[in-house]
Amino acid sequence: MNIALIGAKGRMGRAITDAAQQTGHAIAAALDAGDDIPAALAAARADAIIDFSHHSATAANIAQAVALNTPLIIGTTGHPADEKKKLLAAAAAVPCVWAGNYSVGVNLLYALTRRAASVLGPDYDAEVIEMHHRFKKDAPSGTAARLLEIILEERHLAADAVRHGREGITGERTPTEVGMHSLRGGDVVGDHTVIFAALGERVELTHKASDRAIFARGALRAAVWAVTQKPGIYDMQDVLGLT
Ligand SMILES: NC(=O)C1=CN([C@@H]2O[C@H](COP(=O)(O)OP(=O)(O)OC[C@H]3O[C@@H](n4cnc5c(N)ncnc54)[C@H](OP(=O)(O)O)[C@@H]3O)[C@@H](O)[C@H]2O)C=CC1
Ligand SMILES: O=C(O)C1=N[C@H](C(=O)O)C[C@H](O)C1
Repeated sequence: MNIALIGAKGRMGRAITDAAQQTGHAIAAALDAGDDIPAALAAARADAIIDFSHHSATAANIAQAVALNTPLIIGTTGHPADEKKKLLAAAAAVPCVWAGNYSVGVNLLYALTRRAASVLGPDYDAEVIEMHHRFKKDAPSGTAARLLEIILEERHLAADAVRHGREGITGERTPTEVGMHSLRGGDVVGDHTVIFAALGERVELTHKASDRAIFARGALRAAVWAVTQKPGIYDMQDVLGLT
């Protein structure tokens, strides 16, 4: 496949370039901030566009994918919820896979989290912890945001149930809050833990990514899958056949 890659010089861009080389895909255009992205995309005539750049670039990248009628794989995280809704509506004009995490393991973690939230019920206090490298620009991670969505859905809670960190005289924990804690440091590729804690026992579900190749291979798998799909929004669960 011929792929146009946006964010090519970044950590994920480099991982995708390596993974493409290993799996026989060509990078028809390697694009970053400062490039004439519309002109380069038009010239590349790529089979799919993969975007792992910055959330501020997503709207323009969607517009280009739609104008060129080219499948789009979005890996970028950090979009405010109201902005993301509009972006999803625009991207549905082409086959678009949008996932905050392209690893198979995290997509299993999503399923396990849903099951645990449902089986354990509201007596089990839910908290999400993520840790990433010191260079990460957004918090909480896209993966953690999805884990929170799953817990909120299963417990029929609104977004304002999420408690981001705690400080000072917080009072006792309320039964309906869901804690969210983001740690940053060093070169951590991506750790996510969901805790369900009751009086007398605690369940912890943890995923640790140790190599960005795991996300890169997932994004390429999504691109290969997307070119055979009808226009619409898909996530990695669709690609993996888990839905
Ligand atoms: N879905 C998933 O599985 C994963 C998602 N991610 C997400 O992918 C994104 C990128 O992560 P990472 O590679 O670590 O970040 P980096 O900062 O290493 O790379 C981002 C790249 O995008 C470029 N860029 C920035 N703004 C624009 C723009 N407006 N147009 C085109 N290119 C731009 C940057 O250029 P410059 O440096 O010059 O600004 C840089 O080359 C993040 O949102 C991250 O959360 C990361 C890992 C896995
Ligand atoms: O920025 C990163 O590095 C990562 N971002 C994604 C996220 O925000 O969830 C996925 C992965 O954890 C690495």
